[in-house]
Amino acid sequence: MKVLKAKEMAFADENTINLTGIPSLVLMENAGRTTAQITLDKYKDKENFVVVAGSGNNGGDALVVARYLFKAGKKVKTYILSSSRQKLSQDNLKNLEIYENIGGEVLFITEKNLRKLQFALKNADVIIDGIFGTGFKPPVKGYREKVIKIINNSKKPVVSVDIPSGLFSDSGQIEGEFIKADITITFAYPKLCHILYPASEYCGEVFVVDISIDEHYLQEIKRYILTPKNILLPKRKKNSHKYTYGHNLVIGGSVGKSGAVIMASKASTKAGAGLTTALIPQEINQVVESNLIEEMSIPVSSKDGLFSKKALGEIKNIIKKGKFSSITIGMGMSINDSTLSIIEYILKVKKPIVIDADGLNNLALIDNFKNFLKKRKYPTILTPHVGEMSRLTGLETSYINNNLEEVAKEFSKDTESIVVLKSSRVVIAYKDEVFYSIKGNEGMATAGTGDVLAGILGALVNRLEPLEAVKTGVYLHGFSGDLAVKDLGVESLKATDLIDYLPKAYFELEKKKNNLSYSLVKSLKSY
Ligand SMILES: NC(=O)C1=CN([C@@H]2O[C@H](COP(=O)(O)OP(=O)(O)OC[C@H]3O[C@@H](n4cnc5c(N)ncnc54)[C@H](OP(=O)(O)O)[C@@H]3O)[C@@H](O)[C@H]2O)[C@@H](O)CC1
Ligand SMILES: Nc1ncnc2c1ncn2[C@@H]1O[C@H](COP(=O)(O)OP(=O)(O)O)[C@@H](O)[C@H]1O
Ligand SMILES: [K+]
Repeated sequence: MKVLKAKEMAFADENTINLTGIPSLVLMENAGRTTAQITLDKYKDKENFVVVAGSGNNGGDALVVARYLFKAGKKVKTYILSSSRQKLSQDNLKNLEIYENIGGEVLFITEKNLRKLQFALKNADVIIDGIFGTGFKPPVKGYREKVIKIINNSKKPVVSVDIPSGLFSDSGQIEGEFIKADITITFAYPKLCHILYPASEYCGEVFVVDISIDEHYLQEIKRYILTPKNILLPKRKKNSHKYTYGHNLVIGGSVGKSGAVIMASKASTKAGAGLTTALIPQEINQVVESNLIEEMSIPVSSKDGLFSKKALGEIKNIIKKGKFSSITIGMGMSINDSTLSIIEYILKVKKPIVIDADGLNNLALIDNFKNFLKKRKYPTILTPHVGEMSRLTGLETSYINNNLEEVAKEFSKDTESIVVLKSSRVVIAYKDEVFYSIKGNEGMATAGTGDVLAGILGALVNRLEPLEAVKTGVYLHGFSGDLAVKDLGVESLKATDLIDYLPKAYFELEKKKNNLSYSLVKSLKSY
């Protein structure tokens, strides 16, 4: 499913109206009617609804909602935040007339009679927020700011039309006052504010409603949310053997950080690799061997707990002679001259590679590393978190967090690699496509969860086309976290739990894929 910015949505709106020929009032009717239906379903037993409409088309949608709530026999009080009818958008005015024609009443609210709205909210069971939609640029000023404060202070359930009023549709950033919604009902496609933090936290449950926008005007938009529909599952054949499913060589670890390579290796096996071998500094071999059962391990020379100078030659030999089909490198590897030269060498290996953690920190220290990556003819997957991306690019972490998509895209272009930029949301960028994962949770903000992801990706790159492997791996990783948290809670979730819940994630994902069906209304949660 695509995720849009306001301009893109407006472009599809306009063309649907002018070229496809669906009148704007029909789109508004579809938007408002379905919003009312969802509201009536959610708040079956509630009687008193207060609708707060703005002067634009978002307000027009809200007036349609008011009409259907009124027709359903609810007590509806409707307020328009404007001084006069002349200031309303054309479709807003039309819906005001229709509402009045069926017996609905509205009150225009300005600074002067704000109290009337304030009083009405006291008796409200549910508030419909149709003040601003995608046409809004923060911050909100004047008495509308006060209205938003009053609505939030009322502590009543709020249903926001399209986006919580006061948020900016195109990013996760927040500025000034904005509505804190319990439910947001958006149209055609979600917008970035519905999925990016911190804004998304104020949207409540987000429903996406088909209002008949003609999607073919959006063919050039290649920004997606990962959903069961647009990701693939690896398949196993009856007539197969372990090498059919790839041999993932996992390189990393150092004294004090053996867990990283152990977790990546275990995740690789659990994600479906035919064989997984951990290549590690010999000083941690004993602990690795005693923790890995299904996986093999190859110790190489080490000094002071890290790969030593001699290790490079040994690694070259092992890779030349071994039957490895992918390399996952960096987890817990630490940084010294030897690890730096190992990474330099790995960049030349003619196999798919996943570079994570200290692999990336070493990479950042190599002159011209972007050119080395560009020269590679084999798939390269880079999995930096925001801090690692900062080391790789020199950009501030706050800038990266506010511009996840742009940074991931640019870095992917500069390196011709698949970039998995990890934050509280994960963004995948490659060529002209961007994929956001909306799976995962704050329980995953714990050491080692990234190592698990690296192992999963290293396994899957043997099973699917590289970009597909990354999409599937990122989804499964977040989904495991969500399934695990249901049983374990956010505080106690730990990285190895993600490995334990991978089977359930595979199983549930397959179920979701088998049950794909079109529906006029979908909750973002259901993806
Ligand atoms: N066919 C369609 O297009 C469909 C569109 N649909 C609906 O339309 C919505 C978009 O409608 P929209 O473009 O009319 O803008 P909207 O979100 O109502 O806000 C604009 C209003 O806000 C005001 N304003 C802006 N900034 C401000 C500020 N800082 N502080 C204060 N005020 C500010 C601005 O005032 P102005 O600057 O124009 O004076 C104007 O009054 C969309 O979200 C969806 O709900 C659906 O019906 C489906 C079909
Ligand atoms: N608040 C959060 N919500 C969702 N996912 C999160 C959150 N915090 C962290 N994650 C996920 O957990 C993983 C952490 O990876 P990383 O920072 O590399 O951890 P480590 O280096 O400890 O293994 C990433 O996939 C990231 O997206
Ligand atoms: K709104």
